[in-house]
Amino acid sequence: MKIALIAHDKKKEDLIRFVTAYKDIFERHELFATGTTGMLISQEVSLPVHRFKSGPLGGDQEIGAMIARNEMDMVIFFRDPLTPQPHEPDVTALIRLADVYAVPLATNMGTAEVLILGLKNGYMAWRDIEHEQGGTDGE
Ligand SMILES: O=C(CO)COP(=O)(O)O
Repeated sequence: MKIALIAHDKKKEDLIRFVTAYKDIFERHELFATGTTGMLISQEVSLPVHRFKSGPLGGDQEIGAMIARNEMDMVIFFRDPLTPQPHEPDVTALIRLADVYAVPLATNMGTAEVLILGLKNGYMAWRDIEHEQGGTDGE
């Protein structure tokens, strides 16, 4: 599965701890991330990550484009709900696209935990079936 990992600055430490705790699961999947988040994951958790631009420079939109092409299976996005972001419209757009294409997206650690354990226990198999069938292209 292709998994996007994103964290706003005040949530980056939480995401690193989360990815470290579930490294055995994450290492079996293909990881993508916004720029700084991806750099930290590769440095601190030693997992390979495809890095996009930093969020404020378009990284959320790059991940959104993958969702629109049915190329992203899950998004874990530790948002900071207490700090205004200059690229708030991009954040909203990413979450919207996940809803358009029914891609599982967690915006906090509690939900992320459920998603990642669901992934481990095979509850994401429907994504494989969808890929085999050519996916939903939203038309
Ligand atoms: O701002 C972000 C998501 O909206 C995250 O970007 P960085 O991972 O580059 O800090």
